[in-house]
This record gives sequence, structure tokens and C-alpha cells, in this order.
Amino acid sequence: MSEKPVSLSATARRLLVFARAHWRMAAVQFVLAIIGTSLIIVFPGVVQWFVDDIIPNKDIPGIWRAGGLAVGAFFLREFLFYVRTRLNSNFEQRMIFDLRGQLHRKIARLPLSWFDRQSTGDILTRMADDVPATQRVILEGIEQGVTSILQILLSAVVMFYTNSTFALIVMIPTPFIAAGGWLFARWIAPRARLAREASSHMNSMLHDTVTGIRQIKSYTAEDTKQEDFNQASHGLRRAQQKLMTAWAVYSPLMGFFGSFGLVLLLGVGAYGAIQGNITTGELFKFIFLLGFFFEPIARLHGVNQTIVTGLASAERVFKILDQAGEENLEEGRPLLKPQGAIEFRQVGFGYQADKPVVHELDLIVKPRQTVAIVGATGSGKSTLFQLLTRFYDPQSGSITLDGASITEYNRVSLRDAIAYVTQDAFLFAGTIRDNLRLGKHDANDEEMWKALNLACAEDFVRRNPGGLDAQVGERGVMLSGGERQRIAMARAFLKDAPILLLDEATSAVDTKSEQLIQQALETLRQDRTCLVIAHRLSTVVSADVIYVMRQGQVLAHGSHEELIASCAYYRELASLALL
Ligand SMILES: Nc1ncnc2c1ncn2[C@@H]1O[C@H](COP(=O)(O)OP(=O)(O)OP(=O)(O)O)[C@@H](O)[C@H]1O
Repeated sequence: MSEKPVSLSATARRLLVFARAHWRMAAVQFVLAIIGTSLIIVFPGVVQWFVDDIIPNKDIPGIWRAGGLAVGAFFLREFLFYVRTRLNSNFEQRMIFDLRGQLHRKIARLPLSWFDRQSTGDILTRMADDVPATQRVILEGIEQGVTSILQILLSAVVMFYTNSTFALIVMIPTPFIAAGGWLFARWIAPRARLAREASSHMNSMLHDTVTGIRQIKSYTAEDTKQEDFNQASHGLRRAQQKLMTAWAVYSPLMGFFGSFGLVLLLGVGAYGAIQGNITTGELFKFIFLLGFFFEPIARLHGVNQTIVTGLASAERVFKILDQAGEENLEEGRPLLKPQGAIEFRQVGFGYQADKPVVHELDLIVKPRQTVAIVGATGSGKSTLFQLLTRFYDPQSGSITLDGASITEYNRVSLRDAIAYVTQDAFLFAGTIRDNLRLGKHDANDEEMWKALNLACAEDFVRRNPGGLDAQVGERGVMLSGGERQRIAMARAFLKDAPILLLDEATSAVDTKSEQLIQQALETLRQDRTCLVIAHRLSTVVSADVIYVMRQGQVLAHGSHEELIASCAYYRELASLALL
């Protein structure tokens, strides 16, 4: 999905704000980096000492003193590097942890309308790839960027201090290198974004293949899917190649400018030494200093690439964090002891504002009534449940619960008051126990078995050697459709909410399973307000009131007998057993 790019510097500023939470650690890193980097100036000084002093004066003890100083400085530098690396990994993992947590928190609170437009693969890519890439911006920025810049500044200062004319001459290539770095960042930024999007697109395809594997096999669509995947993979290859082409031009060009500086130093230095403007020791010192000056510049080119591609990732992470979500699920008053009186009044809603799915809809449910909703597929039945749970809000009209608009209650207590068994009876990968816990997180085994018993699911769970700890597989694939339904019902039993929303499965289950599900439903609806989207005549007949829906509106309502007598459309549905 293509998104409007934001400026790199704006993203970088936000990232720094984000890193502020760990500013103490960053500050310690920074100080250690300064000390470690400062130590590099020891060795060029020692070289000059050897060439200009120790050797001409045949100062043998001086060899030990100078050598000892150099070894001490090197040791301290590498030791500080060790400490920094340890700190860095701590800093890195905390940052990733924070960012991942924030992203997950946000995703779990985004409205369903956002998910309608987003592919799962894209969301996964943002979490798995973009978060680590984002954090590398800060880490490499501090570890490599800051130490490199410090080293450049320090070498420059010592060079100027040693011989300012020489320092100026050998730094001639520097502005070209700086300009090259800036141009490179601008050049690859859009390419980096494209690469991230291509990667995300490819992951989405892979995700679809895995989730739709049964359809692919039954339609023998392996080759077609392979072609689609290859195309997406090809897109990613092209995007990555473009990035590498830019890098292939930039990196050696900048390397050449650096080497040119060294040759310049040798030429100008040799001339200066002949003229007596510089000592041989100073020249040697300069050669080392210039090495220390250009080496971090080369490192910065790599950092530049990491930062620009990382900022493209950060942009994608921030795009999610910036979405308006159901931030405060606790906002609004709590719903205390709900009675379950529900009223839809002139409700109008469309998933896209210009395409109404439900209009001028009135529906009344009295406390502890069972209301069945019937209608052809696509008539808007499930949409009513999504509105009642506030997954979406209607564009017009109102929905009340116990006389007050559902928007007045906080979402947590509203959703706590409702047990919603969806048509697909979704189960999470894990055990039966894990899935039941969703209904009541602290349920003990006894409560779970009781719920399974009420949902007519106890037998098959007991037969399974794993019992409550049996794995259900991804989305519950290791269970049959009827078994999934009953586990989902047991989950609803455990939740023990005063309002039950049941979207009856349309898929046919065998007669025995249907009986068991029916029996479970009978028990579940006792003493509760219950809304059932019914696809079976047996469910409809036992309901207190039946609402017949057609094209987003209520066509009629009443008991089974009343509707058979008065509503031709209902008679038709009933005769076709399409309920
Ligand atoms: N997330 C969505 N985004 C856009 N349109 C949607 C979305 N969900 C449902 N629709 C559309 O809204 C209409 C009503 O869908 P709904 O699921 O409420 O029908 P239903 O009566 O429950 O159907 P079924 O009996 O097949 O489950 C359909 O035309 C459907 O295409």
C-alpha cells in the first residue's frame, strides 16, 4: 500500500524523542564514546615522538615509555569498546521492546475499519522488519555516527594544531564527500521506501498462500500462486537492486575522494619536508591522523545507508502509531449490572460512508428475550452485531442499552457485557485451555470442564489424549467445524455475560453435531438476552421474536407463526430452509 512520504528529518526528530526514554543509557554511551575516541590521538603522537625524538636521540628507555603509552591507550580504547557494545545491546533490546510493545498496543486498539484496508502481511512486515530497522537508526546513529563524527572532529583539531596550512590542504576533498553523502541520502530515500513496500507486498502474498493453502490445493492453483509470488518477489528484487546500484556508485566514489586526500598529503608533505616546513615525524603523524580522519568518513557512508533505509522503516512504523485508535477503552461511564434491553432506532450505517449497508433500521430486544434475525446473505445481519459491540459506529440513528446510548458506556464494560460467538468460531493457535481462558482468564479446570459440558463439548475433549492441553492448530484447524463451534460456545459460557450474540454457522454440520450445538445454545440463552443470526429452522422456531431482514432493512418481525401467516418473504425463506 503506497503512502505519502514524510520528510526524513521529521522522522529522525521523532525517533530522537522516542529514544529520550532511555536518555541516561544514551548519555553514558555518549561519554564512553568520547573517551574511547579521544584515545586515538595517542598513537600518532607516539609515532611523532619515536621519529623526531627517540630515534635521533637513541633514547632506548624512551622506547619502553612511548610503547607502554601506546599499548595502554589501545587497551583502554578496546576495553571501552567492549563496555559500549554490552551497553548497546541492552539499549537496543529495550528500544525494540518499547517500540514493539507500542506498535502491538496500537494495533490491538485500532478500529476494525483500519483492518478492512490493511493486509496482514503488511502489518507483519512492519512489526518483524521495520521495527528492528527503525531501531538501527538510533543505534548506528549513536554508536557509529557519533563516534565517527567525534573521530573526524578530533583528528581535524589535532591536524590543525600540528600544522594548520597542511590541515587545510589535505581536507580539500571533504566538502565533496559531505555533498556526496547528502545527495546519496536524497537519492536513495524514495528507493528505500519502495523496497520496504515491495517487501511488505511479498510478505502479504506469502501470508495469503499460507492461510489459503487448502483453497490453493483444492483448486490446484499452486502454479498460478507461484507466478503471483514470483512477480511480487521480482518487484522486491528490482527495488533492492536499485538500492544497491546507488550504493555501488556512491561508495567507491567517496572512497576515491578519501584516497585522493592521502595522495595529496604525501605530495604536499614531501614538498613541505624538502622545504623544511614540516618535520618527518610531523609528516608521519599527519599520515596516521588523515587515516583516522577518512576511515570514519567511510564508515559514515555505511551509516548513511542504514539511516536512510531505517528512516523509511520508521516512517511506516509511525504511520501506524499515528492512526487514531480506540485509545481509551475506559472512556465513558461503566455499564453496571446490565439488564439487556436493546433498541436500534433508525440506524443507518455503511462500511464506506457512501455505500449504506443498513438503513432506517429499528429493532427492539427486551431483557432475557431471544431474538432471531433472519435474512438472505449480505442483508446486513452480522453488521448489527458489529454495531452493538461498537466495532463500528452508525452514521445515523442510535443504539441504546438499558435506555442509554451505547456510546455513553466505556467500551470495556460494554464488551464485557456481551459474549459474541462469531460465525467462523475463530480459535487461536494453542491449546483448548488457552482458548477457553479468553472467556475467563483465571478460570480453573473445574470451571472449564463445566463450560465444556454445557457446550456439549466435554466428550470430545475428554476423548482427546491431550484433554484441555490438546493443541487446536492455527485457527483451530485440528478440530472439526462443529467442535470449533462448541469450544467457542464453551468460551462464551465461561464469560457468563448477560448478553449473548450468536452468529450461527452456515456451514452444514452433521445431524448429531447440529443437535449438540442446538442443545448448547438452549442452555446458553437461559437467563440472558440473546440475539441469534439464525440459519436453522430449529433455532428460529424456539426464538421469542424473529426479525426478517432484507437489503439492510427490517421487513417484518413477529413469532414464527405470525410471520408464516403474514410475510411472504419469510415463508419463502422458511420453505427453502435457508434460514
Ligand atoms: N468489513 C467490511 N467492509 C466493507 N463491506 C463489508 C464489510 N463487512 C461486510 N460488508 C458488506 O456489508 C453487507 C452486509 O454484510 P453482513 O456481513 O452484515 O451480511 P449478513 O447478512 O450477515 O450476511 P451472511 O448471512 O452471509 O453472514 C454485505 O454486502 C457485505 O459485502
